[in-house]
Amino acid sequence: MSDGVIRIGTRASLLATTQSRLVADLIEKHLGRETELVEVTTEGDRSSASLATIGGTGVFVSALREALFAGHVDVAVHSLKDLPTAPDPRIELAAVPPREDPRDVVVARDGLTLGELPVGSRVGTGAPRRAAQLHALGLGLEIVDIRGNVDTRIGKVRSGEYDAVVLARAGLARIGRLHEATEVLDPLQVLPAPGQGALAVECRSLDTELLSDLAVLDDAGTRAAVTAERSVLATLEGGCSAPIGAMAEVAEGDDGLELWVRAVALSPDGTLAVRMSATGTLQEAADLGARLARDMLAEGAGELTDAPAETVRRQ
Ligand SMILES: NCc1[nH]cc(CCC(=O)O)c1CC(=O)O
Repeated sequence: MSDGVIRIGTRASLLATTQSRLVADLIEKHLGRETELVEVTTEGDRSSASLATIGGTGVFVSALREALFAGHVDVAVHSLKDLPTAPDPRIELAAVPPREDPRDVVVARDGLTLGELPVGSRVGTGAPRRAAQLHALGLGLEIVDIRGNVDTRIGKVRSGEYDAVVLARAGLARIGRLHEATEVLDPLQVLPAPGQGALAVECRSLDTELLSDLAVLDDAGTRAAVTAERSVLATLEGGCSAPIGAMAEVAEGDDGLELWVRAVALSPDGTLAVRMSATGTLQEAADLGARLARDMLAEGAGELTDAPAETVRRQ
């Protein structure tokens, strides 16, 4: 099978197939192997129920992993931010290709920015992380739950149902609709989800030959950044259930490359927040993220509820 067609499992949405096509092209270019996309329908695509009720973002991932276990596909491509933090010993994160800009963007009516929208404007997002940070901006926006693919969400602005929606810049860029964004959100105010803008290329742990072949697709800087971000998330998840944002970047330091990580944990209504940052080497990415998260827990990130508490900083 080592010279046969590599079957790549993908969700069926335009964004997912575009991302999987990108990985297929990388595989064909760097491994000189033929590829084939195999569409897998996930519970997250079938249901329009809120993500929380059908099991969180993991629902997008599990059907693709099942297809891997069953041998229907050889590789699965996910948006990295949709991966659960708990590792599965049967699965290996074979490669993390260079990421897109991880920031969030606004698509608002009439070309407006968030600050230009009148008080009471309806802004759609299904992500508690985005909702809390939007509340924290103090602009008096009404945050409304929204589901559906990127096209559906933008459609709700065009139809007038919402005044704006907040989306991942990477998603818009990949499907060629970045021109619809009316504002790029500053990470100092709105931090993206851990892993946002990056792709996860997974294969079976036992498929050692393919696993080592796929390593050429890996980008060391992106790998270090998402490792730190997911380590923040995993460590905080043990101690709090608050919405969390995190973003790491590689920068040139005095002694070579440095990794910068910023993170936020907020109460759902955005009135309380713990924001912190840390810097270290690329090699210590996982430790750096875990240390940052522990510092945040020490600052009260574990007690972020909507009721103001003495122990946490007010915003
Ligand atoms: N939660 C859904 C999801 N998963 C990945 C992306 C976009 C691509 C990415 O962030 O890598 C999106 C849509 C969005 O958040 O706007």
